[in-house]
Amino acid sequence: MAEAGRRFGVGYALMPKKQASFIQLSLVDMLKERGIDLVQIDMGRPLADQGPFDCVIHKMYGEEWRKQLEEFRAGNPSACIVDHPDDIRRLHNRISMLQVVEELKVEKDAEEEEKEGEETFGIPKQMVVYEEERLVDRSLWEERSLKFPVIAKPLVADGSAKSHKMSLVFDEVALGKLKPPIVLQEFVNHGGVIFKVYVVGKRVVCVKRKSLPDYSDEKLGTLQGSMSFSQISNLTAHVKDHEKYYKSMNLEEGEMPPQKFIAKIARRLRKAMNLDLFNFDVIRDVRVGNRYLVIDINYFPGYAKMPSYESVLTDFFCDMAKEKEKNAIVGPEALLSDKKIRKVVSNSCCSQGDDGALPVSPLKREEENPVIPV
Ligand SMILES: O=P(O)(O)O[C@@H]1[C@@H](OP(=O)(O)O)[C@H](OP(=O)(O)O)[C@H](O)[C@H](OP(=O)(O)O)[C@H]1OP(=O)(O)O
Ligand SMILES: Nc1ncnc2c1ncn2[C@@H]1O[C@H](COP(=O)(O)OP(=O)(O)O)[C@@H](O)[C@H]1O
Ligand SMILES: [Mg+2]
Ligand SMILES: [Mg+2]
Repeated sequence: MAEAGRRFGVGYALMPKKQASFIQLSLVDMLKERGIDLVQIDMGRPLADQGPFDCVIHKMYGEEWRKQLEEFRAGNPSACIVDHPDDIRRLHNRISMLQVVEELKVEKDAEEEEKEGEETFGIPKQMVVYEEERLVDRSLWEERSLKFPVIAKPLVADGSAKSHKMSLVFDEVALGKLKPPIVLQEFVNHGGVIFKVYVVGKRVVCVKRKSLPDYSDEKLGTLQGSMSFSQISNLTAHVKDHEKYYKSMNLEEGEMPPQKFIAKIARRLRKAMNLDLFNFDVIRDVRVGNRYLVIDINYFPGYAKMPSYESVLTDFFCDMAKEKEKNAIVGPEALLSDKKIRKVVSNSCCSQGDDGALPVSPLKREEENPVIPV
């Protein structure tokens, strides 16, 4: 139920495929009830001429769009832009995206001692190669202690089909055929399951997905060349019904990582990257058991596949509206120490009593995928 005041307008700029998956009637309706309207941004007209928007969400690339956002911001200083293109940019490169995880580790080591038996996290060994002749440079491999098999990933992660084309490489012959710039990453056996951790502001949802199978040393001895694949964790994602989707992947059995541990990584990543809308892929290293490796971070992922997507997103936008309200009362100066000040908005509206409580999931799997506020 909306309050008497002005409604909260959220403009969205998304590619057609993303729009089709993200803007579902169930979300639009739930938001409407809470006084929030989702409005499509017309990419054929200047953004600054559109609105008014209290908030803009987007997943668009390029300098032209960046300029449009800047102009919009200049004309609408109280509107929030989720998220800033400068912050999103680091996720367009597979080296810089994981560097931030390495930086978290340093911060963690400094602030708390690692206790025996406790979960640890990191990233797989990896290196970037820019020139073809360097691909088979043994000294480079030794320097990084890299061994076959490796996963070859395009350096650029710009959302194109090409940027998702991976190959599992078993030997030097196949390695020589790769096209740099490419990231060579240690393949880590992980029980054939990845964990996708969706972050929506302060809310976090972790789900299991199918991944590449493990390879025994014996099996590896028989393998040659390379194997190409693309978006392996999404192969059955067209199945709409969540229950059927999980069953179809036989993922019932695998143990989930501890929620508190995952929430801690999510909270730190959110803060370090200054981003509200992202997910990250985590695998559990079977050699160690309680060691988790972050292998990928995606901006504005496929949220519609996330359990309770409507309520999680609705609560997020309600948070935005509340923040705006609060800011209108205390004034922006009071919040200047907050790094996220550029997202804070004023002249608010709406939102029924959202007290930050956990949203109720309509799905059966809610015990396994609870929404953890970070
Ligand atoms: O389309 P979806 O729903 O499969 O979402 C894709 C994501 O799937 P996920 O939610 O992680 O399962 C997908 O995640 P992965 O890279 O497959 O881990 C990407 O975020 C992809 O965006 P982009 O192509 O990298 O710009 C996302 O694609 P876009 O919808 O943004 O094009
Ligand atoms: N280091 C790794 N060890 C084992 N499997 C991996 C590793 N990196 C990626 N994978 C597998 O490859 C898939 C795609 O890799 P990812 O880096 O997530 O690229 P994308 O951006 O296309 O999702 C992952 O979901 C996982 O199944
Ligand atoms: Mg991925
Ligand atoms: Mg990705």
